[in-house]
Amino acid sequence: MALLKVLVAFTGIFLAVYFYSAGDVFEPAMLKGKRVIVTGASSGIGEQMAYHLAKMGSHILITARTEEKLKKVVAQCTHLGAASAHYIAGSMDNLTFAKQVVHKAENLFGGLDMLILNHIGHTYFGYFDGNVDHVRDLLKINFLSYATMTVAALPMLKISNGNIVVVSSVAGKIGLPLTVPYSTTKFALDGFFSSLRMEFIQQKTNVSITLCIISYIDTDSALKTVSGVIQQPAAPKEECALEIIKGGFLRKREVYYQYHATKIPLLLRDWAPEILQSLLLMNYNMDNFQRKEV
Ligand SMILES: NC(=O)C1=CN([C@@H]2O[C@H](COP(=O)(O)OP(=O)(O)OC[C@H]3O[C@@H](n4cnc5c(N)ncnc54)[C@H](OP(=O)(O)O)[C@@H]3O)[C@@H](O)[C@H]2O)C=CC1
Ligand SMILES: C[C@H](CCC(=O)O)[C@H]1CC[C@H]2[C@@H]3C(=O)C[C@@H]4C[C@H](O)CC[C@]4(C)[C@H]3CC[C@]12C
Repeated sequence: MALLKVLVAFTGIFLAVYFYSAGDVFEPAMLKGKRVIVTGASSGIGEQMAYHLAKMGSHILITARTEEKLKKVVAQCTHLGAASAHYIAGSMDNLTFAKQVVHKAENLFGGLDMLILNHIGHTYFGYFDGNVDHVRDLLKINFLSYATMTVAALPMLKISNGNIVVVSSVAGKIGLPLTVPYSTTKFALDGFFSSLRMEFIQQKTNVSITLCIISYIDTDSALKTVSGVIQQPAAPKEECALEIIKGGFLRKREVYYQYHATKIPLLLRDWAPEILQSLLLMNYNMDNFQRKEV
């Protein structure tokens, strides 16, 4: 009898684990034919996301300010097998432009399956210089344009039961030195999108929101800005881009990349903040520090 109980318990655990992880299976073909917007896709992680989506056979609309770079990324996406690839150039400090991007997707694709919000405006890596106007301007690019695009895209995403993917940072969950304006904008994303996600659940709105908590990645801009100061190695942008797409498509609440550099600090954040603070500060070599524009 006891043996039977143990057997039933183990079978239950096995089935629970099996069915829970079954929803985690990702195949690149799942993105075939999906209609996706990627912002900030002229370089870095956004560019790599565009290439992954192209290989998966998605319809892609990319955006950033620099038209020449966007043209090259679109050409590469077409070469890699995108169902279609388009760009629209402009700055996200203009919220009318943010809406235009979504309307362009509507005109091109007749709908939208995934909205990947990834762009960031220029800031500095250095001690807070007291310039609150810069914080306000950066909030417009890094936060308000995200909210604006979400509102504009929501009717289409409701029809497709689609995905909103928000690229944030460890610096959007944990206060870190030298990134005050940037960190402010990333924390704002957590407040807005985590709250909105809860409302979607209450309202039975079947649109997923995935907040991506990313550690140090080897993009040109990040390497140029922090190498010499930050001791930990940078993780590869190609892998990071793929993890973001997977997590978004699988409707995860949050993506942690790299797991050890994001989830572990987050576990310590509320239970051992002083220990976390000391560990994080050990990561900075301030002998090599010089304020840099990002
Ligand atoms: N790299 C890292 O270590 C980390 C990155 N992240 C996050 O990942 C995301 C991508 O970062 P990463 O790839 O490193 O950044 P990059 O600097 O490589 O790319 C930023 C993109 O945003 C675009 N952009 C800049 N200003 C504007 C603007 N005013 N309006 C519209 N687009 C603009 C840039 O193109 P253009 O200049 O042509 O407009 C570019 O395409 C960001 O959300 C960042 O916060 C999070 C943690 C760590
Ligand atoms: C050093 C931080 C990681 C600390 C840890 O122990 O995990 C990095 C985590 C996030 C990084 C910043 C970031 O979010 C992207 C910025 C955008 C730019 O491309 C330049 C670099 C960043 C300021 C970058 C700097 C390192 C982190 C703070």
